[in-house]
Amino acid sequence: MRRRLGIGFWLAVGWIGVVLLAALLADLLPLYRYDETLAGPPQTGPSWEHPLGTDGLGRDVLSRIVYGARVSLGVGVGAVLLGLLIGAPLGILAGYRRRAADAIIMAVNDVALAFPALVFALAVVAFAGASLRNVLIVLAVLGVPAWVRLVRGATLSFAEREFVLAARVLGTRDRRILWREIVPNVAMPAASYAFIGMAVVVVAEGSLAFLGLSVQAPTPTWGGLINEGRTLMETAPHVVLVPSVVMFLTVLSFNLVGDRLRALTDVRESGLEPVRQVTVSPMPVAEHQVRDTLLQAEDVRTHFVTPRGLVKAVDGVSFTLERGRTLAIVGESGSGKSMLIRSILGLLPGSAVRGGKVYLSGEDLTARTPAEMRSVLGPRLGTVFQDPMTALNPVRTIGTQVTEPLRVHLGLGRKEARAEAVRLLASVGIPDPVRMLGRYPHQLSGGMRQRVTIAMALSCGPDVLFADEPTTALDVTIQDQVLRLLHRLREEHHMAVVLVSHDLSVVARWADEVIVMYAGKVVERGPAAEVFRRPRMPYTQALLQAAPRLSDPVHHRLREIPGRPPDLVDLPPGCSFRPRCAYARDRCGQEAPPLVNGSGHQYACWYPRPIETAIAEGAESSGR
Ligand SMILES: Nc1ncnc2c1ncn2[C@@H]1O[C@H](COP(=O)(O)OP(=O)(O)OP(=O)(O)O)[C@@H](O)[C@H]1O
Repeated sequence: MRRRLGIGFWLAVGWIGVVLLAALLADLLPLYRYDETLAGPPQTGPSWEHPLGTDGLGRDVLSRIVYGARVSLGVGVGAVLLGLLIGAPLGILAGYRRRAADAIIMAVNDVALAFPALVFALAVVAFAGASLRNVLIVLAVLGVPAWVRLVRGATLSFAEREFVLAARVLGTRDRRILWREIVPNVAMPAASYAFIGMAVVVVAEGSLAFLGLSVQAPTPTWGGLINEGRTLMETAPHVVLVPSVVMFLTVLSFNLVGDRLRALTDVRESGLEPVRQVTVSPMPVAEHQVRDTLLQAEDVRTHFVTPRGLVKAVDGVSFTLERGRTLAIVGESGSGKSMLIRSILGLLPGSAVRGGKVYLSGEDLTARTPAEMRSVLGPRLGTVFQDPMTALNPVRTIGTQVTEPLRVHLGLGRKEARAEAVRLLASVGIPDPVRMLGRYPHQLSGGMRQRVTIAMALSCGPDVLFADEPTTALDVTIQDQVLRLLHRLREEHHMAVVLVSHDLSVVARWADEVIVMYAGKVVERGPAAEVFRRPRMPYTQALLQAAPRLSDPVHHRLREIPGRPPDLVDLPPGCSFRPRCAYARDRCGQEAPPLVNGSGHQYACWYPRPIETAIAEGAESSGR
């Protein structure tokens, strides 16, 4: 930490500390009174008696600077705290609630920001009177719009992180998410801005004092001292230079500390979409039969209305899943895998429109309100995300994060939750789980972090575990361990697993059933062994050929799927895969192929690959 912050940071902290202490303890220090006109010649330079000399009236400059710091720093700290107190809640409200609250707060804020600040301050102080209280209030109010903007921005960015989505998936309430997940993370950028804000306020107060519009004489303030010394510039330059240098160093230090703190909070973006729970299902639902299975998705659709047109990210996906089985959802990036999962969980970006039905043990989840979904997310549906670093809150210990769902959902006490957390961490293969409780996510390796998120997802004993690309962010050697662990846990907990992946070699080994997605639609589905042994749709074949296999020689070149995934706003007519398909004929460009039964599974293709030429690889490398 020390090396990352740099020596400049510590020097700046030291300087601020010295000035602050001197201001606080001024009455205890062996100083002359700041307003005491001393015997002897005025305007003398530094001497033993007066280390920084005396001013035009023969008063001790050191004493006036120290007492001046009380006003300058007092206004700086006070105005920043007051601005923060008003601006931060508004910023959090705008960033988290969005929609109407955001629109109103930001519209007022933009108007406030358009005001010329110093002119406004001058006018108010000139009108209301130049006193410490008035200057502090005016500078605090002027700082509020900047606070609102900063806190809103930070809230927006953290509200989109996976650990917030993870908290939602665990059914955590909004207020708790705000306090436990978002506020601690917004605190760091806010602290950084507080220092920069203090620098701004110290300069602003100095400017007002320079114009004679701050605290009145004889109480010293740095800006006032500079103003008083102006006329002595030629005869006694120290009277103006010393307070100028002190003010310069203080402002520089505040900026430096603020800037280094900001650099510390510069964590990488998750790239996730903002998450909002969707309650309504405005799209019509096709006729279907509710089955007696654990999880049933019926004609699930997720559409986005964008300025470019309608994006059908998920377009009519249906499946059923039984306890003790693993369903793999595979497809290239952008094929709609994650949106399908989020639709099922009812956690979609605010701009999404959801259609279709999802049943858990025959109960319609799409009919539930977000509040009602909370009792399902966590206890019945668990989720593991792609990147364990963004799925865990960086400022909270592993212990707090693992025990939270246990306390919220299972109502366990502190001690019981801790004991259960230790048991859970041990069950996912974490060595020394007791010590692990006190650690922070950044102290763990990627594989260990993913084990922690798996432990959290399992904490309330879910019926279905969703694992969205759970190994993509991990080292190849760790990937297999994590998948093996998921498989073992599925057996132990007798749950169902939905495994999302773009890597067919991953799912070939661990899935019972597979759904292949392309442009939001299912293009091939069936028992995994069957689909991998005899893929009929050219896209599935291409995916299989693009997947690395353990048996490949070292310099084996993978065959890329030709062309690019389609633009979902402007899908080609007929089969969406046609422009990239080597076997396409006229009919493929005219009619979209339906899912048909054949060779033990379903595929959507007018000219499926003959069974003999289908690639008999993939599942063969399986060896659980
Ligand atoms: N907020 C949004 N507005 C418009 N389109 C969106 C939005 N979010 C996602 N999409 C589109 O939905 C499609 C499906 O996205 P999704 O994240 O489900 O893909 P994926 O198959 O999970 O890909 P990946 O493996 O990269 O995560 C993408 O093409 C994406 O462009």
